[in-house]
Amino acid sequence: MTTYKSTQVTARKRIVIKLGGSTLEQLNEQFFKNFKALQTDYDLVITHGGGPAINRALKKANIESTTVNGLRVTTDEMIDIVQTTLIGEVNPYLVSQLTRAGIQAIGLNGFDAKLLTCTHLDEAVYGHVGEVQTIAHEAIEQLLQAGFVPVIACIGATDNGQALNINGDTVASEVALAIQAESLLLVTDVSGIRIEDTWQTEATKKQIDTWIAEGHIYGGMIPKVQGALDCLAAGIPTVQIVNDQLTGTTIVGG
Ligand SMILES: Nc1ncnc2c1ncn2[C@@H]1O[C@H](COP(=O)(O)OP(=O)(O)O)[C@@H](O)[C@H]1O
Ligand SMILES: CC(=O)N[C@@H](CCC(=O)OP(=O)(O)O)C(=O)O
Repeated sequence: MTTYKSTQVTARKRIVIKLGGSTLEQLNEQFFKNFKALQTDYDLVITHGGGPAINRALKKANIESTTVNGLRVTTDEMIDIVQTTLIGEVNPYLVSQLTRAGIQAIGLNGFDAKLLTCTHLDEAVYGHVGEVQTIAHEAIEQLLQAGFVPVIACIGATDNGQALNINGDTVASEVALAIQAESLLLVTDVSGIRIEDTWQTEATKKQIDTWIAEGHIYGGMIPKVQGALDCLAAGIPTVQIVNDQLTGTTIVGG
């Protein structure tokens, strides 16, 4: 987890909203209403994934992929497809949805203004998966001041221009920390964390660690809870895993 110096002196409070791939393909009118209501009091930054779109593109190319700890192992032949799908397809789709709803959205990815500078997380295990080293948070802050809603795709770049695949939840939590957000909302296709048929309204680190160890939290929920816990530990006041109506699980201390 990267640390950043405070630049937030007179700025409005900020919320980072991460839209999971499954959610962003079916945003409804109520979501945009909720979004605009939040804009009254907060500056909003969107980060997004695109797992389902990547899966479709890989299938079309007859490429099978595997995950380790909820992260897609991204081979040489896959990284171009991942990059093209997230930057060329998912990001403009989302920007256009937001724009049509009257939101002044601007699409970005890790290459723009050196937004997400990365190194390989562990090339032997994950291939071209990035670990965030720096975030150009000033660029995000300037766009917010100019009235834009930055919409950030989860593609990072190494210093020598290699694109790296980063999990969308990880980008969201890193961005939230970099801009010292008041709140991080991880919007997904379920109403937060469910354990043995019970939706959890709150969850602590201790509970989450147990649930992961026992296999109640698995797959794509793992980077979500890990990012959420990192943000909470680093002082982001509110961290939630929610559905598209923004209700779900609040991650709490203890
Ligand atoms: N304990 C859990 N509670 C709820 N969902 C879970 C849990 N463990 C794993 N999941 C899975 O995590 C998924 C959300 O992660 P993911 O598919 O990566 O979403 P997104 O595309 O929004 O990032 C859920 O749809 C569910 O299948
Ligand atoms: C490294 C890694 O796992 N990257 C993700 C990036 C997309 C993502 O995170 O999409 P969701 O938000 O829909 O899960 C992937 O390749 O699927």
